[in-house]
Amino acid sequence: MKTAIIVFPGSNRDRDMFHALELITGARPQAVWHTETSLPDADLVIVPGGFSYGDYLRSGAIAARSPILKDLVRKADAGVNVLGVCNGFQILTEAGLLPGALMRNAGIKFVCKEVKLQTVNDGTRFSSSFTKDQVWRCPVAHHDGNYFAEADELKTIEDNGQVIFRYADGTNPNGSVNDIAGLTNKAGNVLGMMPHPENLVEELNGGTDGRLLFESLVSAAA
Ligand SMILES: NC(=O)CC[C@H](N)C(=O)O
Repeated sequence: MKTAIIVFPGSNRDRDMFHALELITGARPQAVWHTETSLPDADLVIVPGGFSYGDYLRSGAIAARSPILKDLVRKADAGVNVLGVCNGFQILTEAGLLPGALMRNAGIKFVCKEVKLQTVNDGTRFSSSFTKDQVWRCPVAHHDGNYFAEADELKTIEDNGQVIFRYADGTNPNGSVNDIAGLTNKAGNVLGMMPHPENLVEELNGGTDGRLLFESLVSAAA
């Protein structure tokens, strides 16, 4: 599987993504600096976590207007798989590739801890290696993770089965509506999620629960 990772000033989970992808796919992803205007040919483009542009204005707002985003939107519209994690999720909503918005955590504070996720839709290219309703562990680290969508938009998202991961067992760390932790666009090729599956891919770091997401994408590309 060929992968590319977009890097912004202030990205910090890009290194974790390079490591996870290399471990799981056996191939080093291609790095793409935010000022570039075209993405390489890839099965999966990743928008990683971090603090792009220092989270100024709103988390992800400035990165969503950087030069590489035009080609990311073009590629996403053409059906290329796109994964945004944490700040990447914020960037994808700011760019209009995903519905809704990520607001300040309900508790105002930055949260850095492990949560439980439930895979509520296992019928997607991002989740086919999970079993339906599987509960798994995943770390979170953010201050703007409170997912919100207006009632009519939320209904559409839910009716379409776009919610893939929900916070489970009362572990919603940020007040996200309907416990939404990760969702796709309507076409199903763009996924955004606040938790960090790339940080739980080997026993050395405490577990491998996050691998299933990347393994789903490897199966989809085969
Ligand atoms: N880990 C991250 O990607 C953090 C995202 C963003 N800077 C926030 O704190 O909400």
